[in-house]
Amino acid sequence: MQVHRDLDQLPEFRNAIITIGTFDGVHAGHRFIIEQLQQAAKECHGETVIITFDPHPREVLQPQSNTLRLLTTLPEKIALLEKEGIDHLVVVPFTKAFSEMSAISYLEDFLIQRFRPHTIIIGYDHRFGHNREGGLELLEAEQQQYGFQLIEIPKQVVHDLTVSSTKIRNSLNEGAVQLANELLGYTYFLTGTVCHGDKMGRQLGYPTANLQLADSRKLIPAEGIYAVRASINGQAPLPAVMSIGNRPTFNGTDLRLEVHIFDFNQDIYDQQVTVSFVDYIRPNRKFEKIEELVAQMDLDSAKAREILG
Ligand SMILES: Cc1cc2nc3c(=O)[nH]c(=O)nc-3n(C[C@H](O)[C@H](O)[C@H](O)COP(=O)(O)O)c2cc1C
Ligand SMILES: Nc1ncnc2c1ncn2[C@@H]1O[C@H](COP(=O)(O)OP(=O)(O)O)[C@@H](O)[C@H]1O
Repeated sequence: MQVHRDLDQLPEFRNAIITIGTFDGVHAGHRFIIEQLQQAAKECHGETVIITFDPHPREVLQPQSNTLRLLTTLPEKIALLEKEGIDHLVVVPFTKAFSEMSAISYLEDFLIQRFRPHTIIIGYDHRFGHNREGGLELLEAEQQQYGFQLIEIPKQVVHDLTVSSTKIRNSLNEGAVQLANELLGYTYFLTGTVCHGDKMGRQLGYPTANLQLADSRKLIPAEGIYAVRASINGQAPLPAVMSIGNRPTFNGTDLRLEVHIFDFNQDIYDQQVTVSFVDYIRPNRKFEKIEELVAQMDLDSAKAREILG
């Protein structure tokens, strides 16, 4: 897959089959659209092109409501789309100026001129251009003049996609990772750099690698204890147990992402660790005695081992 970030450096596409969207999560619903792209491309020996925006339009247009949480960071999205076999991903740097382009200019100067689309696959309610003034009706009106085929994604499919994205976010926010994973079609994961904690873990017999996320917009699942698989620098995943929380037993205040890898004893500070969430075990608790916490960690580990098989 070729990734393009400079609109002035785009190649000449061969029978481009294009679609536009955020594709956050690249979940099972998105893969339905991707299949349509690939089918259309096959029929005309064309190339599949996904146009996406970074940052997310909402971040640029409503910077004050900073509530957006991503299922996938841009590098994660790129990796997932690559796996799907997409030919081109165009990451449009979304700016205020870009958002102020009129709908007709967006269509003619951006979509038509830059992509010369053979086919545009678009949601029935897709809006574009300044104040979202353009839509399917404008595409339909210009279709003949520019000779592109228009494939409309019907209301039901768009609705299902939105419901699915919302369900995945809500499930992760509630710790229901199994449901989220089912809807994603893969195991939800996040990647962080191992940083220093309070050096308490080793004393408890449970060294835990503290993860620092590269992108603060990444959605962190609900606080609690999870059975996970941890991959260090992209190596084979290892069974592990994870705690997300502020360590109430120690009156901690900040949210920590900590992973204890089973049967493992290496210094992995500054390494990249990717954690995949397999199942939720329990919520975080405040323990009166440290021994009680350790006894509970023993139970959590046994449970996680059992889940991970
Ligand atoms: C399996 C597991 C379960 C945990 N459960 C709790 C908990 O219920 N309550 C709590 O306060 N901390 C919990 N923790 C977090 C520990 O308090 C934390 O890992 C420990 O303080 C070590 O922190 P450090 O890495 O900063 O030294 C848990 C950690 C693990 C690995
Ligand atoms: N089984 C393990 N799982 C996770 N980290 C481990 C493990 N064994 C050794 N380590 C190392 O120990 C560190 C965690 O020890 P800990 O005492 O909890 O220190 P910190 O508070 O800095 O996280 C990790 O960052 C890693 O470098």
